[in-house]
Amino acid sequence: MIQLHVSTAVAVCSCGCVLSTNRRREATRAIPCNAKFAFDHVFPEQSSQLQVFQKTTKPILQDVLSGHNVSVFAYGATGAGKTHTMLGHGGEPGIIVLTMVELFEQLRQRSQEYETDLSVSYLEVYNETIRDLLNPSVGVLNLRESGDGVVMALLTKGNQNRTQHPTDANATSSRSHAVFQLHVKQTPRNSGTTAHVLTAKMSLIDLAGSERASATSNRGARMREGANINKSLLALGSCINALASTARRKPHVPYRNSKLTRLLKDSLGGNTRTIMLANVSPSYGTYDDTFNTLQYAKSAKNIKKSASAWRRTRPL
Ligand SMILES: Nc1ncnc2c1ncn2[C@@H]1O[C@H](COP(=O)(O)OP(=O)(O)OP(=O)(O)O)[C@@H](O)[C@H]1O
Repeated sequence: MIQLHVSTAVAVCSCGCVLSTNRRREATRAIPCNAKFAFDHVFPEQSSQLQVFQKTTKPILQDVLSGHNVSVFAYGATGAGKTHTMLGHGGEPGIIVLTMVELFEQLRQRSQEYETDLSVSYLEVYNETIRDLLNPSVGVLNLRESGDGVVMALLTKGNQNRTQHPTDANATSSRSHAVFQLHVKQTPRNSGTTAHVLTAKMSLIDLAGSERASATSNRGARMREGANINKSLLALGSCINALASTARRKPHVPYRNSKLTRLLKDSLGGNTRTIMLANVSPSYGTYDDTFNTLQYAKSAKNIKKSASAWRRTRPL
């Protein structure tokens, strides 16, 4: 399922492509007006964080509780609002925080029936290396899962450790991809029932923003970060295109081309329900970025997967 998250004002022209209203004619000249995009939801600028959460992520919490893996990721150009959507700020908590609140409430309601074990990992992919945001002193991590503890505190701690630097496009630009993963294991309390142990992994991902080198004045470290971000997003795009291929002979999916795609392998092509949020800015200055984001999301929407419950039966 693809969700299009429009973080600020956008008008949809009659042919279906998304253009900012005041520059619609010029934009139409720049890119032929025959592009059509269809998404499950479009959120205009007045949408609240809660509305975005309720339409996109809340419905799939039921899948987590019934033992399905799910993932939610935000994609878009730098400054388009991905971190705002996924993490939010003090008064406007984003999807990750709202998910935690709702998930804890739903687990509380099931607490008579199931005993729950939760573990958390929070990783960032920065310049093609993986760091554990919950324990950065460990340095670079090999690909593995780690981390247990009190979820909200861990989230805050991880965010403080995340790599951010000001750029021309965004004063608080995330220079890494952040992957927050929750592992939920529910064990039936009543050993006399036929209920199964249910395990699920929920991945909430704030991707770093794509950026056009020609449109930034980034130099040195910022330029190297930008190049690595683009390289990994390109690798992600190649995997999405391969997964979305309708060719009879399925093409090879190049997961091994970047650390990001290796990390997201089971969130993209595996037994997982995925929601992609495509963030776009209303500014005419970002028209090309908007168009690219919509194209990227359109490809992702073609991925067909079937998720089935991953259940382990414990001897009762
Ligand atoms: N829907 C929104 N409502 C209010 N403010 C927003 C919204 N979306 C983004 N912003 C603001 O715009 C700025 C850029 O947003 P944000 O940092 O989320 O972008 P980003 O896509 O994560 O960028 P990058 O890829 O560079 O990290 C921030 O100051 C953020 O608070």
